[in-house]
This record gives sequence, C-alpha cells and structure tokens, in this order.
Amino acid sequence: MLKEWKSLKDMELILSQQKASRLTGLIAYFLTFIPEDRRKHKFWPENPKSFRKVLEEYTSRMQILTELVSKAMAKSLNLEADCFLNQFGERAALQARFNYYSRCQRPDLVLGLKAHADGSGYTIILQDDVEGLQIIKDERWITAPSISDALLVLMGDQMEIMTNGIFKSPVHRVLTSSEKERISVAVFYTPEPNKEIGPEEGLVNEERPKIYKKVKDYAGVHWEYYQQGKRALHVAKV
Ligand SMILES: O=C(O)CCC(=O)C(=O)O
Ligand SMILES: [Fe+2]
Repeated sequence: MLKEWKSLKDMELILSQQKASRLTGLIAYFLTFIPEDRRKHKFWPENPKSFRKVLEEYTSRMQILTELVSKAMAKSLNLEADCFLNQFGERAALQARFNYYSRCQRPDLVLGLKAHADGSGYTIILQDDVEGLQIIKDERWITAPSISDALLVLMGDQMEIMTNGIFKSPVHRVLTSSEKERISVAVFYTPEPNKEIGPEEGLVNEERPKIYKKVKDYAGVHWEYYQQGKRALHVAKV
C-alpha cells in the first residue's frame, strides 16, 4: 500500500490540489472506503493502475484486523468479546488518510503534522522506515519506532470514552526531517453515524465511576475543534 501511495503522491494533480498544505510540508489524501456505499469513486486515483486493487485488498485486511483488535481489546479488559464491535456498529467507517511529509530545511521550525488526538475509535498506522511520529507521555514527546511492515494501533478519543478512560487517546504529532521524506497511511476506524457510544458498563463501578457520558457523532464535533487546534474530549466528560 505504501508503494502505491508513493508513486501516486508525485502526481501533478494532487500536488496542485494541495498547494495550501504544501506550506507545512504535508500532502494528505483522504478516502472513505467502508461502508462501500459511502465511497466517492471519482476521487479514487486511477494511476498507478494498481492503486485501487491494492486499496481493495488493504480494505478487506483492515476489516479483518479491526475485528480481531476490537475483540482482543475487549478480552484484555475481561469484557464480552463483541462489546466494542457492537458499539462501533455494522456501518462503522474505515477511512484512510495518505500522508506525505516532504523534506524540510528547518525541521526545528516546521512540524509535519501539528499536535492532535484522533477523533476515531482507533487508528491503524502503516509507516515507512522513516521515524517522525511522536506521542506525548508525562509531558515528554516519545518517538514511535518505525518497524518495517508493522502496524501501529493508536487509540482515538472514542475508545477512551468506551473504556471509561482506561485506554488513553494520546496527543501525537509528526516531525519533519531535513534528510528524508516520509510517507504513512493512517486508517481511522470510527463508530457508525447516529449511533450512541459510551463507557462499557463492565468498566464502571464505585471505585471507577463513569467519567464519560454517552455521545453520538463525536467525529464531527472532534473535527470542529481540530480545525481550531483544540481537543474535543471534554465535551464527553460527565
Ligand atoms: O503520519 C503518521 O504517522 C501519523 C498520522 C496521523 O497522526 C494522522 O493522520 O492523524
Ligand atoms: Fe493522528
């Protein structure tokens, strides 16, 4: 998938569409691929020829993966295996953001992607071998290792809500490099529109009261705040 994205991102069309964001050294390309009836095929690149086919394959693997990961997370918290999948709903979305960070002469001044938390349930990231993704922990930025062919699963705000704050949605950012360009594909797995999600009852007790309330269409609220460079999670706080 990274190979297809690499050969695509050189295309003049996309570069010109994205002039504004080139200032920050980032070119991003966003596609919804699940549910299938939400696909806007006219935006799906035709070149390289293999792009659509590889994206189809990547999609079906991501579907298998989200099922496995959602069940594994539930089991790790001693919950019913399907509980998160039920919250995500049958029409949960899978959306890909293809990121390209060009080389930058002043990495000390220019970020590839500003600090943010994802509004998804969780996000599955495929990176090339150039590091750059950083996650904040105890007020320090920690660089995520880039392991060839490994996928990185990053919690989004909605998993933090569903786990009543047990799994944290980390603030993260991407640095630029003066030596190497970097590419990544982030797949956002997000609960279906119009569906209420909230803390799993099994994770709420006297010692750990509910810290989040039920929310609906959180991704939209998150987007409003994101554009202003702010976090949105407080809107779900009890
Ligand atoms: O490029 C990356 O590794 C992370 C991208 C990211 O955080 C995002 O697209 O939300
Ligand atoms: Fe992100």
